Amino acid sequence: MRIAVSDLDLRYGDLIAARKITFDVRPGEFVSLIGPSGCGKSSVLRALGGLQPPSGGEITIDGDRVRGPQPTRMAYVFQDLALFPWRTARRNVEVPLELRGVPRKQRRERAEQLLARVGLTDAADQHPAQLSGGMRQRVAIARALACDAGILLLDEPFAALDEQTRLRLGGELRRLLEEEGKTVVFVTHSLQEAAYLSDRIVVLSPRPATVKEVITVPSPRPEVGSAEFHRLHAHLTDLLFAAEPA
Ligand SMILES: Nc1ncnc2c1ncn2[C@@H]1O[C@H](COP(=O)(O)OP(=O)(O)OP(=O)(O)O)[C@@H](O)[C@H]1O
Repeated sequence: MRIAVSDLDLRYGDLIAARKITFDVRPGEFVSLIGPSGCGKSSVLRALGGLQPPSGGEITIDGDRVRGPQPTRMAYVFQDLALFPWRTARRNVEVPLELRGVPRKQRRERAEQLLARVGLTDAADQHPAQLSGGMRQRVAIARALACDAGILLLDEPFAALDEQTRLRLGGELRRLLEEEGKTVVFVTHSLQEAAYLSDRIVVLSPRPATVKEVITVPSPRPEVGSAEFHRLHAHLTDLLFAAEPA
């Protein structure tokens, strides 16, 4: 599914969170939004998900204007995951299936399949409190996949993890989503993560967010530690930390 954001303005009362944001996401693409803390990344993502009405401009998905949440087209993974603590991993993954009225037996089978996809077969009957941060992350991803939506909106899903685990889980997630043919918009403030995972990176300015540059990552994506990866990382650093024009 193709997402087109054009001249998007976002406001909270007098506060301008984003101004004239324009970018697109092609079907099957993994696009990251990066920018300084508080610049408006999550606000843009919420607008994509129909949770934040634009004050100007528009967002379309396959040509249809986004006017509210579209659970059959888009699934989210938020920073705080919002797993239900009283449900096991499997029962958490079953939530979107329950909401769609999928019968119990199919629900269970599909949830088990998805948990296997994220390497959690043995943890299906554990509750979130019994799982590590990385495992909880995987449950949230399996639950998002259970929505069967073509688009995944990910808001700093690995923020609570150490850098090494982030990169490892990120790489696994990326392969999984590629296999599932998902279109992904990923908010992060980790340049490493953006450089490692994305097809393209939308670099935002300090608030109000404006698009500073859209970077196309070379294909095949450079390996962490390679000279090309360092070049890309340095370019992102320059863009993010360059002095703003007066
Ligand atoms: N519901 C809201 N009401 C009022 N102001 C808000 C609301 N949500 C966000 N803001 C403000 O909008 C601006 C952008 O916030 P947003 O969360 O989109 O930034 P961000 O780039 O995702 O931040 P971070 O990287 O720290 O998570 C901030 O100044 C924030 O205080």
